[in-house]
Amino acid sequence: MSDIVLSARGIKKSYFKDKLEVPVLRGVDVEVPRGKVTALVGRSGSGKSTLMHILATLDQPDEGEVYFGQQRIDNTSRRTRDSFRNKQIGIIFQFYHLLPELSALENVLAPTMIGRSFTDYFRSRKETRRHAEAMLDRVGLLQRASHKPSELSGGEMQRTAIARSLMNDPQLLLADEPTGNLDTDTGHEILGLLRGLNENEGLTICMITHDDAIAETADVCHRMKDGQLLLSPRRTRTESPDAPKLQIA
Ligand SMILES: Nc1ncnc2c1ncn2[C@@H]1O[C@H](COP(=O)(O)OP(=O)(O)OP(=O)(O)O)[C@@H](O)[C@H]1O
Repeated sequence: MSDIVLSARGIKKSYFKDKLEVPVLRGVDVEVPRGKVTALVGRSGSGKSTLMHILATLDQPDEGEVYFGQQRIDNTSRRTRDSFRNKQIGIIFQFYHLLPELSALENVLAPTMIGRSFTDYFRSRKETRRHAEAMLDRVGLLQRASHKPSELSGGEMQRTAIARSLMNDPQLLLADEPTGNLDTDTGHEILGLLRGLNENEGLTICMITHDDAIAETADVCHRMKDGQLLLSPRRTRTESPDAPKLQIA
């Protein structure tokens, strides 16, 4: 199995506003190493969300290539990309994107209604439901299973979104400003939860953030500026004060 879960080469993307081309990504190369937490950090407008949408196959680049392991995915059909994403990638967003009329448990079950992947693994509805409950338990929220988003705190909504993202056992979790809508303490709780999933279960995580302090908690940090990744210091998180803290990528 490749040590790189996801990689992108030469990614370019422009938007058009009043017939004027606005280049947003100007040739981005990036790799997401397996089993690590990678941060893409940059100021507002630097192109982070645009890049994440392309990495998640939610959007396509104008130029460049995206690979999942060795397999190129950006040039596949929409249906293939949708099915691939549903099985391999969990995604969480700053504003959670929960369905307001559904309970926490029903929100976690939502991915099973989209693709067929889940029925490959689980035979009965009962088992599917049990698995969703286990995902809520994994994020410490089983006791809120019947609550609707309006009855949950911000942190609880993000936990629900994380549980939902884990439902199909993804290889990679992409997180777009996962703590951006939370107070500092709750944000730390969510980061701790993500770090736990990485350290205890080996989940590969790639998160984007504008916050340097959050980026510093990652194993690897890439800085974005004006649609490009700067030749970045590659930070390796270490427990020992004697160990080298910075490696140059
Ligand atoms: N659909 C769109 N149409 C036109 N311009 C867009 C579109 N989406 C993004 N942009 C522009 O692309 C640039 C990068 O946006 P993007 O959301 O990727 O940045 P970001 O680094 O994630 O910013 P933030 O942290 O504020 O979310 C911005 O200047 C934005 O105005």
